[in-house]
Amino acid sequence: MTTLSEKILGGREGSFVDRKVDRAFAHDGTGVLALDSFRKMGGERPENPDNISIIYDHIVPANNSTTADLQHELRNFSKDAGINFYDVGCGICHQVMSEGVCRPGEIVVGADSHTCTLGAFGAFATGVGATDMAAIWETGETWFKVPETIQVNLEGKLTGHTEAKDATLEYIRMLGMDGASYMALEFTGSGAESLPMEGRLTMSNMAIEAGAKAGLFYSDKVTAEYLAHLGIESERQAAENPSYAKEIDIDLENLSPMLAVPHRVDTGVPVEKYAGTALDQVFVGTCTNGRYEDLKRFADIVRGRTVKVRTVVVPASRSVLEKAVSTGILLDIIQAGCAIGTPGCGPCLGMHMGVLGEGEVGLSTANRNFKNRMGVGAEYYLCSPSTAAASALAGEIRSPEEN
Ligand SMILES: CC(C)[C@H](C(=O)O)[C@@H](O)C(=O)O
Ligand code: SF4
Repeated sequence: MTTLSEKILGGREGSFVDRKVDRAFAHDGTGVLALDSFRKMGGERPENPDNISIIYDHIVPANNSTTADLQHELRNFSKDAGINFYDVGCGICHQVMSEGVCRPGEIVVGADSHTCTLGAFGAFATGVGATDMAAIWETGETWFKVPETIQVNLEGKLTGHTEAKDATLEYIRMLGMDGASYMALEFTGSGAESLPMEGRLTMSNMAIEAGAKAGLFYSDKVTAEYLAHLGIESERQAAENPSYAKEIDIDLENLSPMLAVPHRVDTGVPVEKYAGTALDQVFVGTCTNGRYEDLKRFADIVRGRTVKVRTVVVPASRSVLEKAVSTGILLDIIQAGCAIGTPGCGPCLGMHMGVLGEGEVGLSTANRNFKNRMGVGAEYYLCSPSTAAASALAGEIRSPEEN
């Protein structure tokens, strides 16, 4: 009667446990705040620098002198402290961690809310604040309240142009944006097993959008094969008769491409409902959908054609970019008329590189469409890379099934 979170955290749900963390990471935004807190606590050198990473992704390359100065200071600290440091261009923290750093069964904390992404490996991965991160640098450990778990049971297989993102928007619609507050999600069933790692990463990534602390898949054959490619051996995890607080079921076979409409993530509707909505910008990327397979699905639709609306494509990491170059899909994307950004968060947070103007309408493969996030007075719809591609070609929202 043990959920995966109980097993990894080593305590019954509802209990409080102190645990050493296996991996801790922060980025150029929260790392600066964590460093400030660390110094205020009197910290000098982190307890276990080998387990700590700083990954520059949010505003890269730096957009002005203030950002540059802060990045300069944190870069120097990281190097002096012997922390694993990933500079401008390496990619989004969650993606970098998924490319051979994080392993099944680990306890992972990140100073970013989408740290739940790494639950795709069967790790307990959760976001913490910058002050908590500073204390973790100092002591190498932290406390957790072991969460209750909601089972998200997936059956069947995705068909046509329907993707893991569509299933993600569906489970968030079903749970609501605070439906899983302080709980964990476990993705189970034949549908979960059928998903490749990239799809699992997309589904775990957005667990926080339903308020969940973590979103876990059991590590299985798919996980083992993915990690074996990176030279990592991994253990399989088996369900131990877990008892769930709630269960929801999704039949992947009957899903169709989905959109979340402004300004909430839990507003999932079939794309057709908003077909024809004129767009000012399409954005493909982020820790949700900036992986190679996402770019590939986008390229497969736009190849040999021209987008009708400005379209920004940002690979989630350097290895994604490298693969997109070596397989030729990046050329297809460029020749279709898209702009390419440095691997990182890109316009996701509305800080640089593709902010929308007032009254403009955007379509994005990101995970959040909150009011004013990606441009003051702008509207954002969320979708999958295939929907982004069909819509970019049409200049308006369009289902990839109609392309
Ligand atoms: C800037 C950072 C703290 C933030 C987060 O934690 O999620 C960002 O990555 C986001 O997506 O809104
Ligand atoms: S890509 Fe977007 S959601 Fe992901 S970490 Fe960066 S800003 Fe946050």
